[in-house]
Amino acid sequence: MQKGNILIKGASEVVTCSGSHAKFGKEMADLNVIHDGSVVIRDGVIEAVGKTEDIIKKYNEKDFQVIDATGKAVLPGFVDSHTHLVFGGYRAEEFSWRLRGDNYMEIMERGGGILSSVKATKAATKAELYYAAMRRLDSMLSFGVTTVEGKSGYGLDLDTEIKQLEVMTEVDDNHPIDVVKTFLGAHAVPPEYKGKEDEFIDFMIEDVLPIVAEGQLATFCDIFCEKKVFSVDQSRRLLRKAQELGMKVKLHADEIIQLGGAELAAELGAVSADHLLQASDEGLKQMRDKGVVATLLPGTAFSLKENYARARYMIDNGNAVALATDLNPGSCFTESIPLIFALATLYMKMTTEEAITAFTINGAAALDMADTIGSLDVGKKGDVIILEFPSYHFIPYHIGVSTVEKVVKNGILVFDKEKECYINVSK
Ligand SMILES: N=CN[C@@H](CCC(=O)O)C(=O)O
Ligand SMILES: [Zn+2]
Repeated sequence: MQKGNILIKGASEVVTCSGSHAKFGKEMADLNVIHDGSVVIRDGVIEAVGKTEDIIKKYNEKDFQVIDATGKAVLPGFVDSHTHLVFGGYRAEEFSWRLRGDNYMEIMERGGGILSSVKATKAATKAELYYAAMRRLDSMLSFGVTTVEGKSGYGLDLDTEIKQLEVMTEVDDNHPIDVVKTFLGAHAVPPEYKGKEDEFIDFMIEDVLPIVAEGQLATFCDIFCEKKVFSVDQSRRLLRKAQELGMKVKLHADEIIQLGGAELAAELGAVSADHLLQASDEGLKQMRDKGVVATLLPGTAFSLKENYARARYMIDNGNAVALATDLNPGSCFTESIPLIFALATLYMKMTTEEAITAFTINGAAALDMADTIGSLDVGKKGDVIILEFPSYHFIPYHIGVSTVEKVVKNGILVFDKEKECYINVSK
């Protein structure tokens, strides 16, 4: 991607979120804010962060595109570390069934849910998937997202899984947002393998995973470890194989039933375990001790009308918590970062500071990228958002509304709300 030189000057707050690894427990409250601060980005990389009076003495404004951030807060770009952004079709009808009382897992068991998105994704052309994903990325950019994770998992066969991963590569090449790819071939049991889940895992291990790993089509391997989907043993088998092939692993764990997904994540040294609505105290303790990030997805609990994950308990007990949207066509169809901030702060007892950490440095850690993104530290990517308000406290306070005015990616201004335009940059 093109890289730029930008000087963001005179911000009322530069919220650095400083750090190069996940923040655990109490550390999540520390945002390391510089009042009246400036950020210098050269060739797409952060070169200096400090008090405006010091920065302006040292740097010549003529060398930079200057953004006047007087009266505005500046933060690292948000990292949305769990999404299913490439999919065909929609499931609006399913949403109305759920409003009438139908259950998410039962809809899937009768061939709907994820399996209905599988049918639509198989039928979609790459171009259709590409344009729909680009539109979703535009929406995410307007909310201040500069890095997103995207999962396959609406194919469940070799060709369609690869089609989804290739579409993610194409959108990554052509959209300012960086897309980190996850292979989720074991997202549901396809009808032809119903009752033969072990055989399906064998198929994934023997016929699909090696092609994904050798072609470096994805960084992560993920699985839906859940009752009536894939057991802990099946998950262990697939994820161990992925690790042998050089992939990092993460899990959809303990979402509906307490199955031991958190414990498995710790045992495997997964980068993150996600959902965790039902995770046991022991599983969370093991995750903390092994440094596994707990990625919480309150939009999904909200949309499915489930109880929220125990964010306060996790943070009080020293876990590293990340937040993400879980954008997908079924259980949570939203790109909205403001919605997730609202749920995390008002319903999960997270403080504003903790929620910001969860969407920045801990989101980066959930992708094993905390050394390159997620904070405003010298040497990191120049991914910065400028709010239209003077303080980070406005983020959850302006309920459900984006407070992001400008987005800078790799030192290039790629979104400006004032001009109501997206400036897409080919990489
Ligand atoms: N829980 C499993 N997978 C997705 C939902 C996918 C879908 O419903 O299409 C999730 O993370 O919520
Ligand atoms: Zn998911």
